[in-house]
Amino acid sequence: MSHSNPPTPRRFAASGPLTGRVAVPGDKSISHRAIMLGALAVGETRVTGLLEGEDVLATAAAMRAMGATIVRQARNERGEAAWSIHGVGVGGLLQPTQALDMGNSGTSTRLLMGLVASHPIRAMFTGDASLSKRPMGRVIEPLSQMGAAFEASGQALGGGRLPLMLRGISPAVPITYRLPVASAQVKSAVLLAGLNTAGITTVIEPVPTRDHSERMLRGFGAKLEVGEDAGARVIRIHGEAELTPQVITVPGDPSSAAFFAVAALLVPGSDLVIANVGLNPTRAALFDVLRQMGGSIEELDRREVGGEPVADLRVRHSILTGIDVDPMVVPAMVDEFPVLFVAAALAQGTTTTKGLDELRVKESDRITAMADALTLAGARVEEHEDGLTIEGTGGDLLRGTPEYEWVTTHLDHRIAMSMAVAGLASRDGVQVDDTGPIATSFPTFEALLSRAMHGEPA
Ligand SMILES: O=C(O)C1=C[C@@H](OP(=O)(O)O)[C@@H](O)[C@H](O)C1
Ligand SMILES: C=C(OP(=O)(O)O)C(=O)O
Repeated sequence: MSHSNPPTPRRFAASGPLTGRVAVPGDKSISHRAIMLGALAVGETRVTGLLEGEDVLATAAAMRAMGATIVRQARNERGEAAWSIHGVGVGGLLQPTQALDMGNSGTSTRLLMGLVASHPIRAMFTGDASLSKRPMGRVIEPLSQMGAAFEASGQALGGGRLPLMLRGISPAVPITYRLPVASAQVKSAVLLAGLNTAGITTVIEPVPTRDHSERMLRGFGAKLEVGEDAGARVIRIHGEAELTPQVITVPGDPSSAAFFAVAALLVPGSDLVIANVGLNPTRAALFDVLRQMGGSIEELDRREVGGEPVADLRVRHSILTGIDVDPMVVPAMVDEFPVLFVAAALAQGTTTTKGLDELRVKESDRITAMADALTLAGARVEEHEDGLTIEGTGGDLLRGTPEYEWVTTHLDHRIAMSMAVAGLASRDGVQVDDTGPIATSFPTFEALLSRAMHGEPA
């Protein structure tokens, strides 16, 4: 995994328009959930379009360590690999014999903690340097209320950081939990713990977050109800569920498509089709924000794939105008702000963003990391506690990084890819200190970028 490999620096520079057609790999959030639920259903679940990135492979390795059989099969006639998963049944997870290495993946860690919490097993969770700094208190709190116990080795549990030992419990106690932060990972951890908990576990979500867990739990046959109470979403899962194996097609990841969309908007002459992009409304706000800024993004062939709305996006070079981004949209584009900042750095006028506190606890502090990176590349950026204000160039190229200086990516794939896009729209190119982390979510990023820059069909 990237955290154990030597850094792979690279310079990204302008090299003509992005044209032709690219298809981004499968959605990371949906891929994690397909493996987890497949590993809990009795019988064979088949998944195509699975993201074969390090984060998802960490989830697969952990589910194997707890008893599931997960096999990658040969490509079919359309060139897609299929994954076959034989699950252990809800309640059937086995005690892993070694620590579960979550690598760089917050989603794997928090969702799997939810699963382990209501099984009578113990699991040690470890991760790389980035993941070991991220807060786990947000899942420790509700899962402890359900009866699970957490222990930290060599540090106070109050720190809530990996490595952590989790002792699950069965029967666990069903709870009603109101989310204190807008987090799909916390919501999902509680719902997944509720799967093997007799009775009804309820999550109250004041601000809606991505709903892939709810969609997929229902798809696998769990009894799950979504209602509303005083403007909040109320999600109730009936425990001791039995999951029925499924055939799943994972749509392309909008969070990966985001880099190509912004690159095509910024590089003059670009006209690119990004195929098979998932457009679940709880995920796709970036494309609306870019349109509000004047970006030409057209949806072609809107359809449904795996129970999720999907379209091909045709993106053409556009002169963008800065805007005040509505803080209400933050959860629906939480991972897309780093690349939106790059778009803002080339827009006409000022872009302001607020309400981005959660960006400070991702793979890196994405507010500071992007402020530093864009400033190094010559952009005008002002950092605030909960966002950035960016004064755009009005369509002129960024200067790029000085000759012997590199953008620091802090083991964060989205910083690396965002600054790669900035490099394409710069005069001197942008040097990124480590492209290794890109493999966590988008292993084919550099190959697809080179294909788009040569205008090859997908
Ligand atoms: O549930 C998920 O799959 C994810 C939820 C988000 O995290 P939070 O729930 O912590 O906001 C997002 O940043 C992450 O990339 C994936
Ligand atoms: C925040 C992210 O992922 P995770 O929390 O799973 O590490 C991301 O992919 O941008």
